[in-house]
Amino acid sequence: MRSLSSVWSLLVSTDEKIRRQLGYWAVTAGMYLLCTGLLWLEVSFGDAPRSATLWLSIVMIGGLLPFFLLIRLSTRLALRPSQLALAQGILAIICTVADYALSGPARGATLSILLVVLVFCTFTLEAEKSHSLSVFAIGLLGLAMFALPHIDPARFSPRLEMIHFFIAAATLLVVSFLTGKLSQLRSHLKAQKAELADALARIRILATQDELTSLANRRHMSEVLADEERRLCASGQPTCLALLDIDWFKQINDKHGHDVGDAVLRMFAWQAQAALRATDVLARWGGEEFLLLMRDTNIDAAAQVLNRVRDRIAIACAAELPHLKTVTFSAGLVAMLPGEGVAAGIRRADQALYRAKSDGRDRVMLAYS
Ligand SMILES: Nc1nc2c(ncn2[C@@H]2O[C@H](COP(=O)(O)OP(=O)(O)OP(=O)(O)O)[C@@H](O)[C@H]2O)c(=O)[nH]1
Repeated sequence: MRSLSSVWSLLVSTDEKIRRQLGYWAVTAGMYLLCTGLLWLEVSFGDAPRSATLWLSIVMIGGLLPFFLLIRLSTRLALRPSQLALAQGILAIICTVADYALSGPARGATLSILLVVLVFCTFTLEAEKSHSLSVFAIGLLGLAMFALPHIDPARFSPRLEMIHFFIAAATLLVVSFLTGKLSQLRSHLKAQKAELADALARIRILATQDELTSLANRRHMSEVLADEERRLCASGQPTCLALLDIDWFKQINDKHGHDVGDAVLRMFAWQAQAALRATDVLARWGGEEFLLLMRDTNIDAAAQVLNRVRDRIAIACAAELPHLKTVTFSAGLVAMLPGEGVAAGIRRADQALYRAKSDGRDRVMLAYS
């Protein structure tokens, strides 16, 4: 069963776009088979020539496999869907006009196939290419309808061909106009969809990221913590939380201005983030306060992480903001207790932070259990 599905995937690809094109190809193949069958029915009635019908059948049915392969390998061959659709459309028009030339008295019905071809191409072709294809169909049909009464006057009457031509040309032009409009609508919808996806991505960023530091914002961090609480209940893994607060930040603002204060916040966020592992989550919790979640981390390892952050900030501050004396932070660190809620953990971290501040700042204080 599994090998059957992998053979199917190999055949029709897993790429959604290629699968859609192969779907169109399958419908086209059905149409070709139907036309060929009907033409052979006419041969059996003595209304169509046998050898010419054989050649046309070979071209129609034989053309299916190369197109299947071209579509299937289009990514590797760097073929665009519009290129393939145009080539398929041209072949279909040529075959339909040949079908018309070979058919007996029922030939008028084959003209409706041209409409199907044009409508099909609308799904992939731009409006201008759809129009060009219609002009090609009208031109080729006109040429055939003009030549056929001269080649075989017994089967083709010039007057009837002229009427057929005007009806077919008018219908093709109207369909071309309508399909052109559809193509434009489709491009418009596609552009709108891309704009919406962009806007959605921007909204998602705005909703989850702090604008100044690009860290997770408080709202997003609250969601992360709610998930973490559920995970903790289930796994019981050691998890640490730390509240980090930049020391004397008001003085930095007052002495050097708000812009420098902002630059300190950005530098702090960038350096702290760079010192963390991919599984740690750092968020801007308030003005100059940050909350750090360290999953699967015991208290000793978490203290080391905070020391790493401290070292990076001291180095970066000396390099990037030499006019500031130094930027330090105080932190309250807590190891979550089994069954303890995140809110209670943050409260303990806050109390530890308060002690770190009152004990002189620039230090990490462990929370009481
Ligand atoms: N530049 C800047 N300042 C901010 C921002 N958010 C909050 N602040 C300022 O951060 C300062 C925080 O000051 P305090 O709460 O007194 O803390 P502190 O001066 O760091 O003192 P300690 O925490 O006790 O060391 C306030 O002056 C806020 O206006 C911000 O986005 N940008």
